[in-house]
Amino acid sequence: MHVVAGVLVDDSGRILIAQRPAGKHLAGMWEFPGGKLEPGETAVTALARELDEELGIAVDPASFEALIRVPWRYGERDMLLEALVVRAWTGEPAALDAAAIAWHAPASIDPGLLAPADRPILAALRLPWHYPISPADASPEEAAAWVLAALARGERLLQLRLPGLPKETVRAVAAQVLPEVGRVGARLLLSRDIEGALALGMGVHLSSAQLGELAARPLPLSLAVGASCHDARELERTSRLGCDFATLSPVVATASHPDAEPLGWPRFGRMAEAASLPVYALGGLGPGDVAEARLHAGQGVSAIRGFVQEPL
Ligand SMILES: Nc1nc2c([nH]c(=O)n2[C@H]2C[C@H](O)[C@@H](COP(=O)(O)OP(=O)(O)OP(=O)(O)O)O2)c(=O)[nH]1
Repeated sequence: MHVVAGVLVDDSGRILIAQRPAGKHLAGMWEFPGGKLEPGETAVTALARELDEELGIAVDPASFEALIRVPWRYGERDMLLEALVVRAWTGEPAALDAAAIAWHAPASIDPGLLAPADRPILAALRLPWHYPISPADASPEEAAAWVLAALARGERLLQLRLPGLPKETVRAVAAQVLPEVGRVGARLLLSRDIEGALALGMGVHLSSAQLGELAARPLPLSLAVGASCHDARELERTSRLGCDFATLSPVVATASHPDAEPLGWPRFGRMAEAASLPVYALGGLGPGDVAEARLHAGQGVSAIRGFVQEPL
């Protein structure tokens, strides 16, 4: 079953969510307006029809922007949920079909209220296009300075990864920069250290080895969880655990992992599109590759060296 959903975004960046009416599948849960494709329809023509029927608004189908495709299974029901962003329409949206509609900033929506297949859509809306990772050989002072410099450049999602330093030292670096991370509304993820992330109230980035050891998402929905993936099986596991996003690597040959065989963009694209969560392209890339990543179903680009602009 192919379902298309529209994310209406207003001039102040708020998005429209709708509550499913009583008596329908997932009644009472919040979702994005849309519905199933009828025979002969494309995602775009179906969404234009659904927005007219459900909200009473007219849209120009040529203006829709692709956001994410989420393959999902509800019990026996297999579904492909395709989300498109809508920024312009004619008319005032009204709850013609929904129990209620509401406008919210993406950051203020509790993902637990949404239909499960919509949580990756909310994650894709909230996540930036860049996910820089700290230089592995940085000293504690250099690492703290790296985080602050990245925040000052406007980066909003960062991973603190210092594999050569003891856990306690890395936690102390995180504790030092967290007030500034919070002040600018950014998110910092601690590499691998679930306990430390819980104690400090920050996100965690899981290694692919940790994926196999976990039975459930290790942190509450309010703290970000990312994971390192290298193939379709790991992406599937990451989404089943309820993680917010994955990195998929290596896309091209990298200096830090010279022996790993690169995926290349076409394979990256096929795997990212088939995954049920936002996927950052990682490995031999930098901010200049964001457009390529988004063309290939990626959320954006993650990198260690790629984001280092000044020598440490
Ligand atoms: N429209 C919509 N459906 C969603 C979303 N998330 C999600 O899991 N679904 C599921 C719920 C349903 O099983 C299916 C879409 O069904 P629907 O009831 O909205 O489809 P429709 O408008 O064509 O309605 P109907 O003819 O069955 O009444 O997709 C979402 O954001 N929007």
